[in-house]
Amino acid sequence: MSFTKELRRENEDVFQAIFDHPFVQGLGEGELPKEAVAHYVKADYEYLNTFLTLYGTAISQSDSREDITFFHNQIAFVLGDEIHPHRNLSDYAGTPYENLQGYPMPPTADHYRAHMKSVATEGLLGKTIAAMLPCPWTYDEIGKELKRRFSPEPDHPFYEWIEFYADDSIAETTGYMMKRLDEEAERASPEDRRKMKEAFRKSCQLELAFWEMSYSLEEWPAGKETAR
Ligand SMILES: Cc1ncc(C[n+]2csc(CCO)c2C)c(N)n1
Repeated sequence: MSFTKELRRENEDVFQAIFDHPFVQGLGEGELPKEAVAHYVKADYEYLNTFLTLYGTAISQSDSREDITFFHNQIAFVLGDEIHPHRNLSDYAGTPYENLQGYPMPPTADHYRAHMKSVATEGLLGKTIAAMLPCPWTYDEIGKELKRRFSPEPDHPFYEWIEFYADDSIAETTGYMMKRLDEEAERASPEDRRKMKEAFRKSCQLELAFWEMSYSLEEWPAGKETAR
């Protein structure tokens, strides 16, 4: 069995909990509290900024034109295309997208960022990919599952969001990162393979926690991090 097949099997519990989460179900049903959607977009805008810098780190750890091109193209994709699902959600929340940018990350999103950054700074491309992969992988499956279960029509409030993540381009991104992780895992030491698994599972857990953070409007307990 390939390394990524093992990862998927070992993390079935988290994938299932993500599908069952009320925020994800609400996306399918077309009904969510507007504040929760705004809370998600605020945190996710900053999350995507972190993800962009991680592609930069991955480039610095790459030794082939193919990998560099892939990560470079993903930076362009996040900057140019991933604003569409965010605009869909901002419209639903009734707030201009620009007003949902520049907020401090709530604790869970901040923890997710710190986790990915810390794994990436260990310097091994396989570990960096392992920490990043649950991001496209869980969204690819969420998009496909919501499309299959709810068959949204263009008048569905989250039609664009679901169509965007159900699209083949997300599956292709996931597929390339899976292939590269399988190759890197193949020549990694048992200890590094164990660390890749640990990094992957923690990112899966943090994907689930990100949905819960949004749904529960999680904030820092004493308000903004620092007074401005
Ligand atoms: C918390 C969180 N996790 C995953 C995504 C989805 N996503 C973000 S970047 C990317 C890959 C593009 O190369 C994908 C699929 C999100 N928006 N927010």
